Amino acid sequence: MTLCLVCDKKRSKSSTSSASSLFPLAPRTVRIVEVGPRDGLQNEQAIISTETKVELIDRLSDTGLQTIEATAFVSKKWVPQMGDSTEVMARIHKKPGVGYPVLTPNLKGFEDALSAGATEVSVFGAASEAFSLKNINCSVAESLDRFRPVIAAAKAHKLKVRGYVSCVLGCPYEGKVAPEKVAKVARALYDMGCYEISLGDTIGTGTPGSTRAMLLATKAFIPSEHLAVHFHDTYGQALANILTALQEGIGVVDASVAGLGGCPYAAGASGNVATEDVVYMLHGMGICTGINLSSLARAGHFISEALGRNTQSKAGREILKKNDQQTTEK
Ligand SMILES: CC(C)(COP(=O)([O-])OP(=O)([O-])OC[C@H]1O[C@@H](n2cnc3c(N)ncnc32)[C@H](O)[C@@H]1OP(=O)([O-])[O-])[C@@H](O)C(=O)NCCC(=O)NCCSC(=O)C[C@@](C)(O)CC(=O)[O-]
Repeated sequence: MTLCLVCDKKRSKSSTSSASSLFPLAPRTVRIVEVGPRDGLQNEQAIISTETKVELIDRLSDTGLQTIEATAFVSKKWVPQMGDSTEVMARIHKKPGVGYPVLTPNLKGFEDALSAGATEVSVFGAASEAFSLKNINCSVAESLDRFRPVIAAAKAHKLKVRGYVSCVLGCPYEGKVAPEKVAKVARALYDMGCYEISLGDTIGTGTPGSTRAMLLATKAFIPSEHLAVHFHDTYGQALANILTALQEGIGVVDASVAGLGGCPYAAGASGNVATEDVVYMLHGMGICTGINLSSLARAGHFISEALGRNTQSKAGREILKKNDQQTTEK
C-alpha cells in the first residue's frame, strides 16, 4: 500500500520542496497521535456501539498511523461513552508497529488497562485548578500524587507512559492560563518519567502568539523532542498553532479523524483539529507522516456516516470528492 505521498515523491526523485529548505526549523517527519476513538468519541451523547469503535480503530490502523489512542479506563459514571474500554481493547486488531495508548487517571484505571492488554498508558493533568477538579475530581497537586504510583507501576510492567497537560492556553472556568503554570505541570510529569508530554489547548482558544509563548516557557524545561501538541479548533486557529509548534521543533501532533471531539468537562469546546487537515498541510510542507491520506479520509467518512453527520475535515471532504470523481470517470 502506498503510504506517504511525501516519501513516494522523494523515492521517485520528482521535484518537491522539502521541509528542510522551506521550513528550516520544522522536523522532517511528524508522528501523528490519532485521538479520534478516545477524545473524539468521549463526548458523543448517544452511546456508540463497540463494533463501530473497533471498526474505526481497525480502519485507522490501515492508514499508516503509528499511534492510535484507543480508549480510556475512566469511571463509567463520569464518561459513559468509554464504558466499553476492556471490550474495545480485546476486539481491535492490533497491527504490529502501531501503538494503542489508553487514558488511565489512577491506579484502578491502570490495573484495568493492564489486564486489558494495554502496552502504553497516559495520565492526564491540567494547568488549571478548576478544570482539574471538574475533570478528575482533585486538585493539580493531588493529581500529580495520583499519577506517581501509576507511572511507577507502568514502569515496573515496562509500559510507556505519556502525560497530558490540559488547558494550556485557556480554561473554561478560569480564563487565561499563564505559560509558567503549564511549564510547571509539564515538568512535573516529565520528571516523573512520562516519555512525552502532550500540551492540550482543550477549549481551542489559543493563537500562534499564545502558543509560541507557552511553548517557549515549556521548552525551557523539556526538550522539544519530548513534547507534543494537541489542539481543538474552536476558534479556527488549530492549523496555525500547529505550524507555530512545528517551527518550535515539535514533531508530534495529536489530531482526530473527521475533526471529532470535545471534552465532557469543557463545555463549548469544539472538536479536535481534523487529522486529514493536518496531514494534508504536513505533506504540502514536504513533511513525512507515513500516512495514506485517502485511506484516512475514508476512515473519517466511515465514522461520520456512523454518527449521521458530515465530516468536519475540509481536506477529508475534498479528497473523498476527488476520489469519487476519479472512480466515476473510469
Ligand atoms: C478520575 C475519576 C475516576 C475520579 O472520580 P472519583 O469519583 O473521585 O473517584 P473515586 O476514587 O472516589 O471512585 C468513585 C467510583 O469510581 C470508580 N472508579 C475510580 N476510578 C476508576 C477508573 N479509573 N475506572 C473505572 N472506575 C473507577 C470507583 O471504583 C468508585 O466506584 P463505586 O464504588 O462508586 O462503584 C473520575 O473523575 C473520572 O473518571 N474522570 C475522567 C474524566 C475524563 O475522562 N475526562 C475526559 C478526558 S481528559 C480530556 O479530554 C483532555 C485531553 C486529555 O484530551 C487533553 C485536552 O483536550 O486538552
